[in-house]
Amino acid sequence: MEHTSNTLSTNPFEHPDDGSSISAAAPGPEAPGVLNVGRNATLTLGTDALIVLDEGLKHQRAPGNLCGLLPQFSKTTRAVPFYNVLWAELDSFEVVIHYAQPTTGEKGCRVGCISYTVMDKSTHGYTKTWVEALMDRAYPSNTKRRKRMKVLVNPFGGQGNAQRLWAREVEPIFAAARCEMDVERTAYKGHAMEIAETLDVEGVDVVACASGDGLPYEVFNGLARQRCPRRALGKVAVAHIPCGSGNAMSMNLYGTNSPSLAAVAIVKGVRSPLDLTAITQGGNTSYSFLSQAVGIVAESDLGTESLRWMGGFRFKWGVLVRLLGKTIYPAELSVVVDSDDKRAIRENYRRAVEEHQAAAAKHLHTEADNGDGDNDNDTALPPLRYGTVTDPLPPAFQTQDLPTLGNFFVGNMCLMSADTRFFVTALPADGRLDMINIDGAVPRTTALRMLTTIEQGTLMNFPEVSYRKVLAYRITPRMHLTPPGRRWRAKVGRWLGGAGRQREGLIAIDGERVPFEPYQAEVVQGLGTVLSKRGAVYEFELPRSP
Ligand SMILES: Nc1ncnc2c1ncn2[C@@H]1O[C@H](COP(=O)(O)OP(=O)(O)OP(=O)(O)O)[C@@H](O)[C@H]1O
Repeated sequence: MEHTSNTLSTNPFEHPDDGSSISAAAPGPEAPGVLNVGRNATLTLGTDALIVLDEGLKHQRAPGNLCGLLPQFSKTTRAVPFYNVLWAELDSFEVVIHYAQPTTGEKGCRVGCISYTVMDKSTHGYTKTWVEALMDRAYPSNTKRRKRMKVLVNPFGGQGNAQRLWAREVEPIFAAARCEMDVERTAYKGHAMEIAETLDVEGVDVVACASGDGLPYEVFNGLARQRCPRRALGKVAVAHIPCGSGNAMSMNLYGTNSPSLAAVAIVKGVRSPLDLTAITQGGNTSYSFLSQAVGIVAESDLGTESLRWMGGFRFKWGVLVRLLGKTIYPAELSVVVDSDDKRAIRENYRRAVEEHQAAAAKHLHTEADNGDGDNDNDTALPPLRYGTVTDPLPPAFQTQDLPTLGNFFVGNMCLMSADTRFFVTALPADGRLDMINIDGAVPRTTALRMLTTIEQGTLMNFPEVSYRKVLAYRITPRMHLTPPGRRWRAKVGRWLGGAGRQREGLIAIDGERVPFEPYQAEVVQGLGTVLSKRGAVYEFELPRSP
């Protein structure tokens, strides 16, 4: 498009709240707020968005100045939130802006492009500064540009769709944002862990997993096996491109299970610490980022393989059948409790969210995103404060025998899938786990009511639900022996619930099966690193309490 003189309107770098100016973006009197890119077209840096005003669009199609993504003929203005701007550059005399454009009717986005030719050589410097100012808005100081990504694609993830979702929905967004990509498909179970274990952590900012939650679990554990594990976990952010059925990591950190929207969240993601839970079982140590389950949740997740044909409903069906069958999972539980007062737990959570919002309103970025992680000396994993499962139980643990335990579920993230809100007060790096225990002997009607509240996130409000913040625990599960008179009924229940010939109990760590043996868990505050939208809180709103 032809060029006319560039003019400066009101200074858009004046912050509306505090009046401070962003000096880096406004070098001297020619602070680049508005860029005139044609007789009737301007690009303006607004408060939160790039405003594209193009009168010419009303009257004529102008294929030369657009890649086709400005409004139709009736509209002349478009606002592109800075968050959506993936890249902007001045290529000779052409201003080219790539951005994430929401797709109509779908919950996703694709890459859009705006380009204008600025012919006037005398304004070249001005235009260059304007483009850099746009980039500063698109990538605030705590957001790294051109992230160096190791992308792992599980070809079997999400019923075999991960490769297609990666190629169609995600790769174009990473490419438009000029991310460096090294893509590898996992070839077998445990491959992602091996890749993460031998990764050159100095050359990679992010390991992005196009998968379910299984691959991120492997990547955290692979990083924990590096020669300098603490440095590896602090340096490399683990990210999730949601291609599985649950997609908890993406739901909590990016608020979406759309691969394309998650891709933008990763491009714009802020490096944030995440608590990891050290799990010792037998002689092994592993690290959990999401959840641990013994009993009904583990059974409904891992013990319903024969019901895969039901798709996402199989988990709910598994829970329902077991609830109606009043299935119990006896265990001995020892816990280091931080708080068991539900009201105080909610209040603490609300305070943490308010503090986060206040800091965000003042634009207090926690740290520049240099990805330096811990210093070189701090390379080993921290010693476990409470020892391992084979050590004598330390005095800080309180022990209970739970002969009729129905549900034992512990989490570090709020959502376990798009519509299962169990751990509503979980925070990414508060150094605490949220623990839910429900007795298996609660009346069926109560259990069914509980089931229906999981979607709203109000399960913790039931007096029958024990909800605690804990620092560590040890659980010793036992098999429930069915009395002789009930064996036939139990068999039918197992068949209906998808358990088939399963005789052993099940334990799930981040959805992965581990041996049905005692284990001990201890939170290691902020040991892992992820990319998130907001850093200190998940993409979740605590429902109003009664
Ligand atoms: N090429 C492969 N062949 C077999 N298993 C693999 C392969 N690549 C990865 N895996 C394993 O698949 C398991 C499940 O992976 P992931 O969670 O990513 O997908 P998913 O099962 O589709 O997700 P969801 O659990 O949400 O349904 C992981 O334990 C991983 O190690």
